Amino acid sequence: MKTHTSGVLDFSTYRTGSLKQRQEFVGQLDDAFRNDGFVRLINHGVDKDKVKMCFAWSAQFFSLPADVKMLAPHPPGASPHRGYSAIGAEKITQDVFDRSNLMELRQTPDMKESFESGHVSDERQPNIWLPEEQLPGFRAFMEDFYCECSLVVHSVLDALSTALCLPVHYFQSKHSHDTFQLRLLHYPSVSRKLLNEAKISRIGAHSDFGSLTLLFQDSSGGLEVESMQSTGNFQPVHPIGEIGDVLVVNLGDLMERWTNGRWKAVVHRVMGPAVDQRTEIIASDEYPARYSIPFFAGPNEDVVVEPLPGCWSMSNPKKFTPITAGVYTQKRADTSY
Ligand SMILES: O=C(O)CCC(=O)C(=O)O
Ligand SMILES: [Fe+2]
Repeated sequence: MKTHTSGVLDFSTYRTGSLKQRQEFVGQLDDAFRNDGFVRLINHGVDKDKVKMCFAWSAQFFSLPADVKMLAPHPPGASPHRGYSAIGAEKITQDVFDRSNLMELRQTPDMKESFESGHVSDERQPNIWLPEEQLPGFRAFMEDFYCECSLVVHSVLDALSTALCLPVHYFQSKHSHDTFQLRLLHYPSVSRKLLNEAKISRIGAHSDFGSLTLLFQDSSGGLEVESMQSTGNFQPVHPIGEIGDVLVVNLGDLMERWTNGRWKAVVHRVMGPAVDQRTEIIASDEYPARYSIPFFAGPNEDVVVEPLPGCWSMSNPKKFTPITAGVYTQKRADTSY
């Protein structure tokens, strides 16, 4: 069985390597997405000091009094997905669209709070910031960090296009509006007993909706992915190295649809840290707080996503019908709020 402590790829071999190194890299990327559903990148291109600073800003933001955080409130409903969501506001689910079933699932709240922002010129989902004097510098930092992450998304999209023998900028051209989302997540310290007995959750098992997700996690642990080979079997994705050393990349539903399932949108969740990683927490009644920073990328709203040529054949027919990225994403997002 794979333990997910291996499978780390060096992204600099793609970004600055020779043709041969780039070919090797995309082959390994393809293997990782087919077999594990995610990959860990080192030398990923996001400035490590900025990642650490982003965690520091995140801790500062979430430590503000509740009424101050509510000066940048996430509007009611799923859209725009911007601003601050308090604990319990969002409940992530998978494959449940019926309102009464969703209400029942909400009885087990996700114990997390989040702050979402996007591109400065995203008119469809304008940013919602705190008044500047409440946390001076926060907005400028997040706007810059967004650009840093977006650049890496575009490089990964090129690598994915190359892995599928598509023109190198194929996927980039479908993401030209840069309607991505930078998310700060804080999971407060919670009772081990309640989490282990599933009376509360941190983030329940789900796949991401868009095309790909970059994820930085702190050293707490708790992220798990479902095995591609055995449904229901979750394996921890241990944090390794210092904060910012490693970037976890997983694919979302729309990339699964584009590739006709060659690459799956891996199901993942956040639980308590794995015991083999943090033995000291066994003695405590509480799991420590956790912070993470996902960055979600998705295609332009009007892009029609359907299985790409080369990803289906007579013997491997299309598994998905065409749908626009905007319609698909909204359908899934609507279930979360
Ligand atoms: O906190 C994490 O590590 C994962 C968060 C996540 O899966 C999400 O926000 O979609
Ligand atoms: Fe996720």
